[in-house]
Amino acid sequence: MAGEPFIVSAPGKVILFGEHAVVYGKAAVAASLDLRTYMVLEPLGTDTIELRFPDVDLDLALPTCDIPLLAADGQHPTAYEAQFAPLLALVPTGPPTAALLAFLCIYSQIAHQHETQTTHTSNRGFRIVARSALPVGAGLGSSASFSACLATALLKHFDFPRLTSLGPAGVANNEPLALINHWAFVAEQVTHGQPSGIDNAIAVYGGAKLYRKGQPMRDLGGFGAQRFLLVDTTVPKNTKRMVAGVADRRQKFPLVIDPVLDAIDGIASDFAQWTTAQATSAVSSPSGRIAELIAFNQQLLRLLGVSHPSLEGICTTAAQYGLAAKLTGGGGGGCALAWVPVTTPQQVISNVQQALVDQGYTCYDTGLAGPGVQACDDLTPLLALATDCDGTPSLVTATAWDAALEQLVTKSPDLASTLTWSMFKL
Ligand SMILES: Nc1ncnc2c1ncn2[C@@H]1O[C@H](COP(=O)(O)OP(=O)(O)OP(=O)(O)O)[C@@H](O)[C@H]1O
Ligand SMILES: C[C@@](O)(CCO)CC(=O)[O-]
Repeated sequence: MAGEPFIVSAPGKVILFGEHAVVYGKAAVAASLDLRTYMVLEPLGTDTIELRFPDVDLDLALPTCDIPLLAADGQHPTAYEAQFAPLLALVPTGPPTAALLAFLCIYSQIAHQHETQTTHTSNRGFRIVARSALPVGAGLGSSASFSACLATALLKHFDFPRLTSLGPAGVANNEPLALINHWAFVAEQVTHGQPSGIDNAIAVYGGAKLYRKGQPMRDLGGFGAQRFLLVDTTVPKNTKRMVAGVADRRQKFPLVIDPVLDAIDGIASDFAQWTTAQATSAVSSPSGRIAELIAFNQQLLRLLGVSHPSLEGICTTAAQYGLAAKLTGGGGGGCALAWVPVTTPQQVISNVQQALVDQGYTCYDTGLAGPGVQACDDLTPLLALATDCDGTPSLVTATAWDAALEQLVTKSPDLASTLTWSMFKL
């Protein structure tokens, strides 16, 4: 088991085309964001697990003996809720409960596996501190990046390469990212019920991808050069409820909704085809085409019942400045994206941003298609930030990690770049 603190990080995501339809096996296009969640795991040498997730107001210490360990049996996390009920009752319902259940589900199964293969079972306590540069609950994949960090940190802590059967059948131990993705998906199920797996796949693998459930992802290399304005309505949304709403509508009107889902598949596939052709210089820039595809997709999402007046308002404002926009993620609130063609003058971008801010929205202008999960064992630069509130350098207090991560997320990526990240490897 690892003895030194380490940090892991994972990106959020933006879905360009195909949200909701992807749940039904349709194609979707998504990319990682430069906004990331960061998580420090510090072994404590005691039998206590401390969880500090300030973004969701969770600060909890649990004796390891209070956490039941469970054999991995592939069940949906809701099947374990009853066993964890006494622990879940310790925190307020909502985001803190969801974050705690995500942790408990994967910790209990990974630690169980570890215990069956080692004689050393005492002093396995640790502290986990997480902070995210992503807005939580806004449609930019904060839950997936949090889930990917949890999975990576726990597998790394429990020395997963030496364990034999941590993943589902068919996932070999020499595929660390597949293993991380498996557990990130389990954690994701806590928040999203029956997710398609696109959010956690992007958080784990990074890049820009054409995703279809159950199939290998296709890399969309040229996508990283695209520019989007991400606009947070700040209207709270609930992706699980939105997904359930689409399922209800589809059950009631299958002859209407199934063709809508097929049309969305067509939009994602058309974009992927043109992007690939453009990358091989077979066609000139399809900028008009992308704008049309974005407008089509938004109309179809409206038909699925997942838009919101604030999202429609953003689309209207963007259109006034000549930009195509659509909701991104679960909808019903959360975020919209406006696609910014490379030829757009900076003044237009500034003007549309200002107009949106004036309407009370928050804009994120962030890079795309960066790396997926990363890990770093040399925390010297982070430790330099890890000072107590009174400025005393400290390696071990939780508040010091809070402070260091706070700086990392608010001043990222400058500070993040001083850490020597590596894509997670055995
Ligand atoms: N920094 C964090 N610390 C702890 N928990 C987090 C953090 N970020 C996300 N979560 C977990 O993820 C949940 C938010 O997931 P939700 O699906 O509502 O939003 P999202 O992932 O930002 O949006 P979407 O899934 O639509 O892209 C929180 O309630 C919490 O359980
Ligand atoms: C709405 C949805 O398509 C995307 C959420 O980011 C749900 C999913 O794919 O799991």
